[in-house]
Amino acid sequence: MDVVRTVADLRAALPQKGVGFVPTMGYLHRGHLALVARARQENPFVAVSIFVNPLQFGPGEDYHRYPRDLDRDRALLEEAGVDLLFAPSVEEMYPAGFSTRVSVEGPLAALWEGAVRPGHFQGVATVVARLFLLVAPTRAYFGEKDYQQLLVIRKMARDLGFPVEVLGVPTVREADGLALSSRNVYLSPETRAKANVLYRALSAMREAALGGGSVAEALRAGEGVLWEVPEFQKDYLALVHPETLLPLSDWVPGARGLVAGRFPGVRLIDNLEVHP
Ligand SMILES: Nc1ncnc2c1ncn2[C@@H]1O[C@H](COP(=O)(O)OP(=O)(O)OP(=O)(O)O)[C@@H](O)[C@H]1O
Ligand SMILES: CC(C)(CO)[C@@H](O)C(=O)[O-]
Ligand code: BAL
Repeated sequence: MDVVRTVADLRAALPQKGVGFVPTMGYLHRGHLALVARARQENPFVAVSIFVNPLQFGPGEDYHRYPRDLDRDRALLEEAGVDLLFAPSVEEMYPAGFSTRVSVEGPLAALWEGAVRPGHFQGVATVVARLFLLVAPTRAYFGEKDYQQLLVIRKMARDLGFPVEVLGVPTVREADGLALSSRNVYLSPETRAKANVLYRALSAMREAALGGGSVAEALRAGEGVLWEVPEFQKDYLALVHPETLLPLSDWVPGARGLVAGRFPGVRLIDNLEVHP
């Protein structure tokens, strides 16, 4: 596997076509490796980026303490058969004077994560647009764990006409249901034991839906689970349309449950298809 740090070296190392691309912020886990495995299966050449993107973090957020371990990540990617790792510096991605932003307007990016983290999706869309232009992938892979991010990026790529297929990969979970996330390392052992409350709330909503309950009943079932864990400070729990992310009053096929909130020192998000 080649490792490149500059845009010039990246351009020199890339083939003209057939690139499968997995953008990440590093500190890799089995969730990232599932994206890499899928890219490996479907493309002759696989490129991964590791870049902790300052533009997508708000002022009080964890940009500076976000976990980083490039040597370990590099070994994992080598083992997974990746062809090229792009690990640029902040100055390489945003040279002095860089002032362009890419922004998806409307509820898709303004609701949920967009409301709790103002500017977040503008930072994500800006870096992903720049990465797509640099890497020119045929296919790009994103985790369903960040479901709203997947939809925002897909919309950005369609609106701007990037010739890339944006593909979602199912969420990889721990045995107790907790979605794998780089931020799980912030959890204390006591909090870790309760951190599957997000998945349990989503599962309770799904059970209510499968049992014939209404949207309101399913939401109450999810809220009931969250109430059992007062350390979890909810940002939102919602049942939404799987494409528009607008809140539902009645079921639609593929209805999605979304949940996010904070344990002391760590913010977690999760989602699940609730209605078949
Ligand atoms: N558990 C998971 N299953 C599948 N994909 C995942 C999982 N966790 C992250 N991903 C995907 O990996 C890609 C890179 O994500 P990122 O590097 O931000 O990791 P993360 O674990 O989501 O970290 P964070 O703590 O920032 O949420 C994204 O497309 C993300 O959706
Ligand atoms: C897509 C992404 C790599 C953009 O920085 C990031 O938001 C992530 O890791 O999910
Ligand atoms: N995985 C989403 C990136 C972020 O939380 O900033």
